[in-house]
Amino acid sequence: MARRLRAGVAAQLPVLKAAGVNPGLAVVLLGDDPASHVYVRHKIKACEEAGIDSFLEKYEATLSEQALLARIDALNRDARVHGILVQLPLPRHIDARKVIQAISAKKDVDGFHVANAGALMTGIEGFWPCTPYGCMKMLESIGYPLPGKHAVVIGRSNIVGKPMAMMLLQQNATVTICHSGTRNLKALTREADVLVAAVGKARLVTGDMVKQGAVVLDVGMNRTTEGKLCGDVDFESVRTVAGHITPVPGGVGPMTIAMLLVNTLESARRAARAQ
Ligand SMILES: Nc1nc2c(c(=O)[nH]1)N[C@@H](CN(C=O)c1ccc(C(=O)N[C@@H](CCC(=O)O)C(=O)O)cc1)CN2
Repeated sequence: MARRLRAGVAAQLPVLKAAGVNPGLAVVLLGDDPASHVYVRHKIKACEEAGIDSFLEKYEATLSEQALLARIDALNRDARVHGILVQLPLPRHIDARKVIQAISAKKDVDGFHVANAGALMTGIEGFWPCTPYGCMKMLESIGYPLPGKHAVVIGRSNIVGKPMAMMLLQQNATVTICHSGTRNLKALTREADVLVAAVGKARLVTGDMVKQGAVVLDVGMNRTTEGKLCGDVDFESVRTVAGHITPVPGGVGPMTIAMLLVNTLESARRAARAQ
């Protein structure tokens, strides 16, 4: 599905390019976190394959917050750039919230800016965060009827849990958000028609916690002690109970990158309309 979406973006570019707009994405990466380097490489490659211009800015982990804010200011003004993303996490001396708010909401293709969070909450045009947006696309692809269904989201992060809950609510699901303070998690997850695990705990969700036939979306990206990549869901025990389940790797992760391209294309379209 991610491949199909990316091909769809590529197919739509010639029309924009013929109108004189070359969509461009700026990716800002600080430090040497190996996982962040892998994700950024995938994003740049996805842009190249789709025909989106990419502007990669790599800095030492010691770059000052002030210098980073100055770069964002320059990218906000750069007409070649329709999308700006700063790869997270950032080094500890940098206030990620301040950095995200410095990105123009119109170029915030990650959908993390408060203006975009507010747009999602109130149902007006903005950018949706790529990971939960990808999850919604997957639900759409199986024709899953959300109205009246009970969706349980484990995790309340600003980039996945909260926006995921909002998107599900917008589709008239009844939404429960679970977190570290939730009592009797299993009693709640067993009630879920749609279960989204986005908590960052390897194989937290086991087969006995899932309702027969439920749709299970695994947003977790964890490493086992042997260094193997695994999600928040114990795939082997849950697959026998769930109606649909996303694997890790090869599930939500690639959709995150596909939705980034979708948002970048949309940003370029909006810029073209505003010309
Ligand atoms: N600025 C952002 N920072 C971060 C985001 C984000 O959306 N914007 N999300 C995550 C990391 N992330 C994208 O940046 C991301 C994570 C994982 C994948 C992915 O495709 N994973 C593969 C496995 C890759 C591997 O082998 O390690 C998979 O699931 O199949 C894509 C994007 C935090 N930071």
